[in-house]
Amino acid sequence: MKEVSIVPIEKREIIPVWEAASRILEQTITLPTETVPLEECDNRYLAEDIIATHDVPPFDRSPYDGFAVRAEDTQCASKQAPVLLKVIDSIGAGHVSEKTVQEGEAVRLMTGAAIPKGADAVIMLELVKEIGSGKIEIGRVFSPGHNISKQGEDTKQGTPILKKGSKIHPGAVALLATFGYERVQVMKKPVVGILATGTELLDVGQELVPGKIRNSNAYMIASQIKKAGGEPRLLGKMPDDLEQTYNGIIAALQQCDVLITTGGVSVGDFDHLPAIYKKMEAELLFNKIAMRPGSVTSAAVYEGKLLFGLSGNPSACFVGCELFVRPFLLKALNADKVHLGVLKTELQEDFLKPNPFTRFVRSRVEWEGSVPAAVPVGLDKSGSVTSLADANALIVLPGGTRGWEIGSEVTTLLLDGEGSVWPWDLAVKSKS
Ligand SMILES: Nc1nc2c(c(=O)[nH]1)N[C@H]1C(S)=C(S)[C@@H](COP(=O)(O)OP(=O)(O)OC[C@H]3O[C@@H](n4cnc5c(N)ncnc54)[C@H](O)[C@@H]3O)O[C@H]1N2
Ligand code: MOO
Ligand SMILES: [Mg+2]
Repeated sequence: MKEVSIVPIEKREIIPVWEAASRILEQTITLPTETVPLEECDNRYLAEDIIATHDVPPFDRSPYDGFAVRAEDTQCASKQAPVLLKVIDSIGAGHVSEKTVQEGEAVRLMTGAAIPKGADAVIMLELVKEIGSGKIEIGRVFSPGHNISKQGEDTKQGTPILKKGSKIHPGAVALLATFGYERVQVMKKPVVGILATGTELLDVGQELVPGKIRNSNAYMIASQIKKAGGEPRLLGKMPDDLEQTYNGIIAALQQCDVLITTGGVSVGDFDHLPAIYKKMEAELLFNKIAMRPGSVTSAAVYEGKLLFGLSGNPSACFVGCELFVRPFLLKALNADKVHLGVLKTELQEDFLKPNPFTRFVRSRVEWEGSVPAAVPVGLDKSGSVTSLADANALIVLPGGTRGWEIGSEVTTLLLDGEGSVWPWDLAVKSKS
């Protein structure tokens, strides 16, 4: 048996979740920007405001296949006494007629074609009778502007269209293309180093042997980082050895903007992260949060870089990453809704045992019925990993002296979709 020196367990300051989140958000990193081809900018964060550089549409155009006419020529038209117009030109989209529509004339034109000079209305093909020899009959009155898509009706030149810090989605791509952005200026992705600690860890490709498990956290975090707009850098794993892990962390910090370690943050004999932070003389932001899972989630600053010490327990690690790492990265990317989205849901299970710590229950929000229902999924233990497979949300059960019954209205944090500005006022409020 390896000999270990018994040192008294240090008392940790327990802080609320919102306090931990705000301590993280007080930290900043400045990311450079880069330009990427339009077709590669999906899910990146804009580094500049996008302003309409021209009117949309850029000219008056036809929204239908039809005939461009002078509305005043139809003023006496009726079913019984249709007006006769002479068709002087025919154009498709992409062409501009050189003719000017004069009294008694019309231009045949297709959807998207520019309205010819002189015309101020478009009549759909279906409403016009073509009577041969380049003549058409109109059987009703049309007013000026009828079926004209006016220049600038969609947006005017100079209008702000997309904000710096917005995430580029298909609709944004359409606008960037509209305004001629072949390349887009985006925030460079923050490089997030991931270092797993634990003598028990095997590589993913290794066979199980007694006492060992595969390193799932590092890959899970890498996936979470990508989803949050960062660039994960898998830096391998370390055995539970203070010196090796210390050296590994110092080396890892050279390669990234932010460093995440997993494991070794609790009070066990081989939980070396607290001692490593001390040895590094890093500024500890916190090492105990009134939450479950993830109560031992830690963070420290070393030479201006943020170090997240996430728990080794997979569910605790996952929750710590979503609640603290994600907002930090999104803030660096200039996003404004950096926290998980919030939804009020109806609790579908009793959680009657009171818990002094706020609980984050892996759950699935189901959209059947008129009120979204949040259903807890899998084993609600910090060490469980399979509950993560079905989770698309975290039910928040604020800590307190009473449990929570089926049917209670609870705040749920959504793991997908748009985020929120600051969910904690809502989420951590006790029901009493
Ligand atoms: N006496 C106490 N024991 C524990 C406490 C406590 O307050 N007093 N806290 C418990 C809580 S809560 C948690 S959470 C864990 C935190 O543990 P650590 O963050 O120190 O993590 P480890 O001890 O290294 O590992 C915990 C658990 O997770 C597994 N693990 C570790 N790394 C990975 C990985 N990369 N992929 C998959 N699984 C991993 C590891 O094998 C352990 O089973 O401490 C409690 N104990
Ligand atoms: O940190 Mo542990 O996950 O609170 O249970
Ligand atoms: Mg431990």
